[in-house]
Amino acid sequence: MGSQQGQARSVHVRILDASPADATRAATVCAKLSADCADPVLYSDPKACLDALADQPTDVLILDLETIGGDEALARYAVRCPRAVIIAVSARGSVSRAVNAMRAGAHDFLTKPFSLDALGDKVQAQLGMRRKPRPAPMAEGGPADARTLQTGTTEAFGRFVGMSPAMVSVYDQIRRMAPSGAPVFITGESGTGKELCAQAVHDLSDRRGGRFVTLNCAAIPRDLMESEIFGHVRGAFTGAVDTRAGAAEQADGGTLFLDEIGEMEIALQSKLLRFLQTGTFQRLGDSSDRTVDARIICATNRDPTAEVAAGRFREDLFYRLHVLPVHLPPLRERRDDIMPLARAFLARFAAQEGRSFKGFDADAQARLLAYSWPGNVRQLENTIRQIVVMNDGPAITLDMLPMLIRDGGGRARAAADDTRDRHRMARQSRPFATIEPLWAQERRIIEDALDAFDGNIAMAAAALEISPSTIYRKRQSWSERLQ
Ligand SMILES: Nc1ncnc2c1ncn2[C@@H]1O[C@H](COP(=O)(O)OP(=O)(O)OP(=O)(O)O)[C@@H](O)[C@H]1O
Repeated sequence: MGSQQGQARSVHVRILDASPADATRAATVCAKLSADCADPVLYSDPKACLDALADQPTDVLILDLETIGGDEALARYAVRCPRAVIIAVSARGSVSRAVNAMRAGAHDFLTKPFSLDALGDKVQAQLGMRRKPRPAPMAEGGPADARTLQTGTTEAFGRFVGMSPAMVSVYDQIRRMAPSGAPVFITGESGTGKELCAQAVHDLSDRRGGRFVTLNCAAIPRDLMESEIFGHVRGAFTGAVDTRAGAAEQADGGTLFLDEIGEMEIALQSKLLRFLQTGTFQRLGDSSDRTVDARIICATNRDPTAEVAAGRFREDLFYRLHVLPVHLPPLRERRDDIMPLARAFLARFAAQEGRSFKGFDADAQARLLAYSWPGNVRQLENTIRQIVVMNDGPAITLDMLPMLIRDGGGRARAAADDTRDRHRMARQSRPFATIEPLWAQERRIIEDALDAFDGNIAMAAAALEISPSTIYRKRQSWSERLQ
């Protein structure tokens, strides 16, 4: 069909449509392609098509949305052929359907019955535009995002914003890791997007129909951690008033994301290891083994090899988990991403808060670019939100920036030095008995920082130059001390 001599390479076309008549109509369009076109392969069975996409070349994929089970299912196909032109067709065409299909990874959309010319023109146009691979599709809270399509000016990958070389490499790794069932080990400073990364791996995997269950090992008191992961039976401990499934069971068929895994205590690490080795576990207080099929993704903002060397993390567990490692670089090492992120947050929060902000003036932009962002993307996100709530546009100006950022941290440091000097002076005249214990001083300092950032732990941690998990841990130790 439509073969033309002298073309460099065949164009591989696959068409999935439960209606043989419609599939054949779509196939005839290939005759119109100017490129050499291998005979299109027609499928009526979604599984056969998915299998072929996994290991055979595909340049054009025409998918009938009714056959694949709706626009949400489209991402599973898009993931398997990230370089193919995908045209979604549907007898139930509507604007929202078209938008959803594009979000899920389609390049274009046609309502049935379509004219052969219309389909031919769309395929032709898309093939012409396809000069370089586009990132795999994902969406806000789900698969695929229209912003990642073939515009050539993309600044985003799914819910991620930023196309710095370091992040493009991360997106590539996510795309490759997603279809595997192996554990993913995410490292990176607080606020660099580790949870976003875990969610992206889940969304692009075959497990996306299952649940994505997150457990933050730093935020849960240590004595409750085991029951949070593995569940408990009624009466297993004081307060266990009923039987409850844990996160592992909830993630059956899906993904279990263990955030801040470095905070898990050694005894529980052994139980997690057993679970990884055998797929079985017991609810707390129960003696029967249970089996689940959950993919494990974990994240830490610590250096895992240093934790192993220090004996705080079991080496055998580390090697079980550290199968597919991915590192998220801090924002200060990918400054190209700062303004695209800032603009994306500004657009989102201005719309949410009903403000007329349109952009940043040159001075504000220069400061944002120069600042070191110790709290990474989360700190940038919270900063823009705070500015939008407290001011109005059209432009974010230098005076709207928090002092910490306006002065590059210099004046804030000077204020800290000044406080320290004043304390030193006061100390000389204080009797011994009035000296505040270290833990109480620490508590005051941390609570002051939390107040300054409206209780936002990540921002307070960034300003104090400690990790958020330190704040969680300290809080737990204060409450134990005061009990
Ligand atoms: N590249 C990005 N594009 C858009 N938003 C991002 C990006 N990276 C992070 N964010 C946003 O920043 C915030 C922090 O991200 P996330 O929770 O994934 O970080 P984290 O590394 O898991 O942090 P922590 O270690 O403190 O748990 C979230 O609101 C997330 O949506």
